[in-house]
Amino acid sequence: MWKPQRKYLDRKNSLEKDPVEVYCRVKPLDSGVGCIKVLDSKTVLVTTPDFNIRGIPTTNFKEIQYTFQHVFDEKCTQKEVFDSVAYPLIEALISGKNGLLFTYGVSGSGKTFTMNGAPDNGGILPRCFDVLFNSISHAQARKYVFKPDRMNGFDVQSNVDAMMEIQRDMLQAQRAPKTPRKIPSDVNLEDRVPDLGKITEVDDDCLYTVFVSHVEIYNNHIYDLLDDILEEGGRPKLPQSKILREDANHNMFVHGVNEVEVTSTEEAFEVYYKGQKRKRMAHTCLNAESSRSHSVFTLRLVQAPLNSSGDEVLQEKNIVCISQLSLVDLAGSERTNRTKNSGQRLREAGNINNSLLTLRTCFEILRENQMNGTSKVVPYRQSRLTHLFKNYFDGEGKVKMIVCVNPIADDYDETIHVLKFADMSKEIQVTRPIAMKLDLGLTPGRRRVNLNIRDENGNQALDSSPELGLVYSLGPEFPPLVLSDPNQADLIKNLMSFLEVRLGKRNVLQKELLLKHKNFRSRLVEIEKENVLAKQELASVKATLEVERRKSSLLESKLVNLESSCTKLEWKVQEKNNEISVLKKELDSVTAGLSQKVVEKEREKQRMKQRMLTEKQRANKEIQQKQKELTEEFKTQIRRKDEKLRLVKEIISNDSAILRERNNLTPSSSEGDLRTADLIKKFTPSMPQVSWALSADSPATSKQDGPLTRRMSRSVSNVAEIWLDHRPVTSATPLNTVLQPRMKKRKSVTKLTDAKDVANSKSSKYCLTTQEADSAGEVETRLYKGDIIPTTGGGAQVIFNDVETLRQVSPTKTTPLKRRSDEMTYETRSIVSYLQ
Ligand SMILES: Nc1ncnc2c1ncn2[C@@H]1O[C@H](COP(=O)(O)OP(=O)(O)OP(=O)(O)O)[C@@H](O)[C@H]1O
Repeated sequence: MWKPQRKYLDRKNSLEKDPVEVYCRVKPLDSGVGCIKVLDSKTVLVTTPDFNIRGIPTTNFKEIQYTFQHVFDEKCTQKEVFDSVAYPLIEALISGKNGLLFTYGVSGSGKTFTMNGAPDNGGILPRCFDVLFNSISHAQARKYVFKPDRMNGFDVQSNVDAMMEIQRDMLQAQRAPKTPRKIPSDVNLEDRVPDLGKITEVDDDCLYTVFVSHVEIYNNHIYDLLDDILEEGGRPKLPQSKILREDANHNMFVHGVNEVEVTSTEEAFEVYYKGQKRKRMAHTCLNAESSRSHSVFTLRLVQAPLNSSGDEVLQEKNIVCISQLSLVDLAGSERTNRTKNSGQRLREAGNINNSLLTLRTCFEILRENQMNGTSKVVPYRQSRLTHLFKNYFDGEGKVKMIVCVNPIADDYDETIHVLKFADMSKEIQVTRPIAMKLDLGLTPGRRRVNLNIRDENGNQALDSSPELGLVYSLGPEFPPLVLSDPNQADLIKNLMSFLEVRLGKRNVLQKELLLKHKNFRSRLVEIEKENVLAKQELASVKATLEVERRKSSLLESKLVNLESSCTKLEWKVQEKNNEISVLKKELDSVTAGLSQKVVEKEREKQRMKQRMLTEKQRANKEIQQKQKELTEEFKTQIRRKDEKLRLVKEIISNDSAILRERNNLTPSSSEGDLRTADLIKKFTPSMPQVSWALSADSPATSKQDGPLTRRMSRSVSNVAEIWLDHRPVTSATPLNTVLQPRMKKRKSVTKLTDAKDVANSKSSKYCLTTQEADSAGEVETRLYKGDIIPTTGGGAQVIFNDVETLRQVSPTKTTPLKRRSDEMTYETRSIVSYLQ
């Protein structure tokens, strides 16, 4: 048995390719300003309008030219459009090739007008019916010879089976109440001007049948417009969406779609208007708008070769050639923001945009793959529209597009998008279809020969006697036979002629029957033979079929489950998207709040800084004020001390005079010293614990209380202290007093020539000894003592903190007053404490 080649897979890479043919039709301008001009039969010029849609003057003025396969200007007729674009597709259809034609454009640009037209000015669709039936009418198969197998294929029946089905249909139609006319009353087909075009190159040795289906894709769901409208509770039921499936040849098809066999343009119109009615009903149920859906009308031409005797098609399913032409009226391509849609309309617009966007994306990727040799995945499955027509681009077929444009300036932006898409589409290559006709080795022209033989035998085939009406009917019912008058010869005459016609018909039918009977018997014998062989084959095929059927039903249920879960997921995604947008809004408001807080914080920071600065300045001022006060206080103290010092000096000088007087009585200075001490003792009876004669290391001394006692333990140096003993007077008069300064470690110098002498020495204490004699010859020895403190600049400074003055006074000198002596002691103590 011959098996057909797989059309899609095996030849895909080796075939020639043609670009997608893109045509442009410019609608006549109703009113307003235009922005499109047809330059010639292939070019349009698009000019930026002076004002944009919001009435703002345009600054960026542009003129763009677009070229197409052909441009139809405002004046062109429907016939011209059909002849240029669709007629070749009907030719291809008859020769067994697939075709796809779609209209694309903004709403109101004339897509539906181009595709369907008006009853008196038919568009592409009715003209396709006309030309197709004009061309194949002489070779149409009897109804029901081909039957859709609901898997995108067709079964073939014998003429007899087909006749039986016709008979059944007729009886049913007689019994059934008269159905209303399917073509709506407002459509007057009598005014219709049929297209007289006819394709002559039709293979006469084949029989043809036309099937039509009509679906629409709305919100990415496929609805069959030829489904019967069911009612639920007195209202039309919501239409059920269909799924897409792939047949054995990898062609996509709408599973379970109604494919209606039509034998004439009239019947095709009935189906078309049924679809339109259903579309209106469905849209009422779905609350949809007709122009918001993609409409797909498919013509399928089934053809099969006649057998060798040329009287019946070969009863072999695999040799049936099926070609199809899909006529697609796409929904308007305008963007959502322009139409200001909301709610349901927004969702529709979103879905239209998504499917058109997917179409665009698929085209772009296809073009990229074809131009750059890449093999990126084309996302056909993202939308039902592209998924349905996947085979045209992946497989083979002729693809044409009519871009409809409204030249009105208001549509400028949208029109530019449409034209750009059209311009890009021109570059896509589609594999040229090859007719799947088989050469079975049968004699060409066998049908004509068969007809001639029949004519010669006077055996008119049933095909050529359609006036018989019901196949086994003997004609219309008997005329009224009421004999009211014996002379009513007319009645008898009429009855006789009626009976003669009936008799004639009976004879014809009898002859037909005998012929059929004969044919049937011979065929039965043939079939019987084949049957035996086929039965064996059938048994094995049945087993396989059963397995496949089970698999298929399993897969089908899986598919249904997947579809439903897919729909649920889609809804979920939609919900999540809504949630995301709500969350985004919340996030925006929180972010706005946060930024507000940040601004406030920044302001607070600035305020605090300002405050700190003011506080700092105030504190600085206070400190300065305090410093000033302290300085003033200190200066006052110094002044007071100076005053005291001056007084002490005065007292001391007075004392010196007294002591000198006393010293005149004692010969040696040491004695004088002692006497002075005694004198002090004497004059200071209130301070008996003060002992001038105590040495610094006497423990008794250190234990004594009172400021004077400590002061009088002269120069008690620490063990670690090194004194720089500076005695410029080399021949100083020996003091010989008990109050010798005690410096355990010392370095004696007579001269200090450089600052380093002080800075670099290891001494931490400094003592300068000076001696001078006054006019009376009394020697006064002064020891200026201080701490050597290193400075940051590497030098050293000496801070004097003690002055000891030793004066030798003559004991012979008279002591002035006891009171004076007391005073001196007191003042001496004061100066010592001050210097300390
Ligand atoms: N070439 C034309 N000549 C005369 N009238 C036209 C032409 N094209 C469109 N029209 C008219 O313009 C109107 C809108 O056209 P049509 O309905 O075909 O637009 P559409 O693109 O299909 O819109 P939608 O996308 O909304 O379905 C109709 O009344 C139609 O008769």
